[in-house]
Amino acid sequence: MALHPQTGRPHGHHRDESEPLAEATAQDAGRHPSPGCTEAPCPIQGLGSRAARRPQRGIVSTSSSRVPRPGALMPATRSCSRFIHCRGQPSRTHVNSKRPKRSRIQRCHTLVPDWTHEKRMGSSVKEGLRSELSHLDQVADLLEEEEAARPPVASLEGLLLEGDKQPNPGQGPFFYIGGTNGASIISNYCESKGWQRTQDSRCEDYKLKWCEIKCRDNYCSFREGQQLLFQLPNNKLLTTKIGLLSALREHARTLSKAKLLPSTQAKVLKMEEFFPETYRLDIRDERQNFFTLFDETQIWICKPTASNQGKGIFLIRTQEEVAALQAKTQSIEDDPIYCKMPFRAPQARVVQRYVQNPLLLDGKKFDVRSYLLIACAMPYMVFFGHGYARLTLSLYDPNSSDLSGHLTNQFIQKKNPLYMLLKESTVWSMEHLNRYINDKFRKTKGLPRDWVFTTFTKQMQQIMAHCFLAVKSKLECKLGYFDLIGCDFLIDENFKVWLLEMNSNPALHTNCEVLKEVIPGVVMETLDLAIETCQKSLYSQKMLPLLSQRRFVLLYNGETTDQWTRMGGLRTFSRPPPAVDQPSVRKPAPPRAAPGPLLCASRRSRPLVSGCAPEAEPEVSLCPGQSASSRDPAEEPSPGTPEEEREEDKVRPTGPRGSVHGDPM
Ligand SMILES: Nc1ncnc2c1ncn2[C@@H]1O[C@H](COP(=O)(O)OP(=O)(O)OP(=O)(O)O)[C@@H](O)[C@H]1O
Ligand SMILES: [Mg+2]
Ligand SMILES: [Mg+2]
Repeated sequence: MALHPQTGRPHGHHRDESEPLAEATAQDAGRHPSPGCTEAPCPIQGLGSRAARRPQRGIVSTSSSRVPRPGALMPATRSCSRFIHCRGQPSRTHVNSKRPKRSRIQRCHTLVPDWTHEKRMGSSVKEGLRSELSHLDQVADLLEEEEAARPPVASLEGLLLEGDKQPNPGQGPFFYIGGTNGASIISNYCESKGWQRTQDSRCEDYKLKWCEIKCRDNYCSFREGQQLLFQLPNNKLLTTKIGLLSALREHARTLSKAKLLPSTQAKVLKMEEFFPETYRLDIRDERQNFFTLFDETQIWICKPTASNQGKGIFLIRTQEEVAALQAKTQSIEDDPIYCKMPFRAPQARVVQRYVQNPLLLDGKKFDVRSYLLIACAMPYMVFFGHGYARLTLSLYDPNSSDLSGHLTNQFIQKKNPLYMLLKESTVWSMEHLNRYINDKFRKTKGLPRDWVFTTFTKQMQQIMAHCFLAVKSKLECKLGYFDLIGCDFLIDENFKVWLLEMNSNPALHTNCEVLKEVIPGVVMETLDLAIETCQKSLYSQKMLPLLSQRRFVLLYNGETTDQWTRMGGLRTFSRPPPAVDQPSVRKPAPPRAAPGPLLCASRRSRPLVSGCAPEAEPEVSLCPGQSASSRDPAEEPSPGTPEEEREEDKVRPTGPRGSVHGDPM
């Protein structure tokens, strides 16, 4: 729907337009205080104190007894082959059969791959690290016992151990990076572990694949339990505008039907409290509702469902603009070409109530980029991470028709001739934002001290957890999938927090000083956590403590919350009905028949869907042979699938110069 006069056909995909990546400084951005992250009811794991994150030796020793039997993993060459995890208690002899001990320090280095990145920290921090080191030392000791009982390296366990090896040219382990977003950081990380980069996008013998664009082949050839693959195949449930809207609506419906305890009810977020009122324009009744309710006292913002960087966005303020939008939408719907070839139709759009009174920083509009990390999908281990604030260059004027004062995206700001001169002022660290709000608003607005790291952080975490729970039962999961999702929040002048959207493939550029501080730490901890959680899942080790957890805060621990069942030697991951924030509605998962030998891994990994949004985008069947008829009967087809999402279904090359599907700011 090329609705905007200047934009023409909206972009389905876009190339990574940013300047070449600055050399990544392999420096952890440090540990940000998040005092507000601590108190949240299960399953939102408030992990405020380090003590809470790092259980004592006794607790860890429990996990040390949960190691797999030798030969437990039967590797599959294709995900559609039968893949068996045999898990069970080890025999005593396994636990006791110690191998000669390696250096404790070396072990710590192995478990915390970017330990050396912290060497530039101040001495007080070093003190803290020293005591943490000694704790890690104890943990490492216990883990060594586990290690002694493990089978030879044949899977993800090797991801950690192989970090110690000297590179063996041409023999791997290999990693593949598709695209340029964050490439040098990811590459440095992997090379520091002794892995070798392959440029062969079809290489199946990789340990890690990090692609900007999702490609069906990647998911079909994925070897569960042996590889790490960036992006959940159907993350569009969160990361397209229509996907997120549909998921939140469906979740709201489910919650409204659930019999919740009054105390639980009070804690459950309501969509309208954090998500600006939004309408889909690709559904006739819905857009009609919008056209009817529109009046000129309010501004609306119209966005394509799956574009980023502010592309194709425009504001709607007048009846004339609404009439033009109405006519354009109708003409697309009536166009015989699009009727015959709906895949040619422009991307579907939403209109969203424009937050007209944003909080301003020195007169400029801003939004906050934070991260939702799904480090492990089997079980879910989901984290929150701080990012940074993005400011416009020009002063905010709600009546201005210049979009650069309304859209805070870096991509839009880069178009300003003064950008190169003033770019450092367009990205603030969260500490800077916190100081500013303390200084300017704490007294006048009666805010608690460090509002950014207390109230605001907690609200972002609650909203993210709510969104995750909304799609949890529908995400396609396998052990080894992981995802980093960029979440954009707007604060209004009343300090109300709004979620604007979530993004796949978030921008990982480091073209500003603040980004150099923040981004490498985010990427490296993402990889550390993905490796550690996958390894622990594979070997039935307790997830906590997470030795590589630094800046990220655990939001959801599926190990303790979700239900695991083992059937016929096959570990399945069954999920209770949606909202785990309402214990009263949780039901045991229905019994499942033992899988037959032809069971497709992706089918096994398919969630047990208890009900699906009528508006939900149809899920992409990623496994050959899985016909549309095998879809859950509760799922209804979407009235329209946006262009970019259909693009995802195509088999596309993921060469190093692949275009960016996600959001490079
Ligand atoms: N409802 C809203 N009210 C006020 N401002 C908004 C609203 N929605 C979006 N914006 C502004 O427009 C910008 C772009 O919107 P949005 O992030 O939804 O689009 P995008 O094209 O996906 O951008 P991104 O590059 O962040 O992925 C936001 O960063 C924000 O500054
Ligand atoms: Mg976006
Ligand atoms: Mg955005």
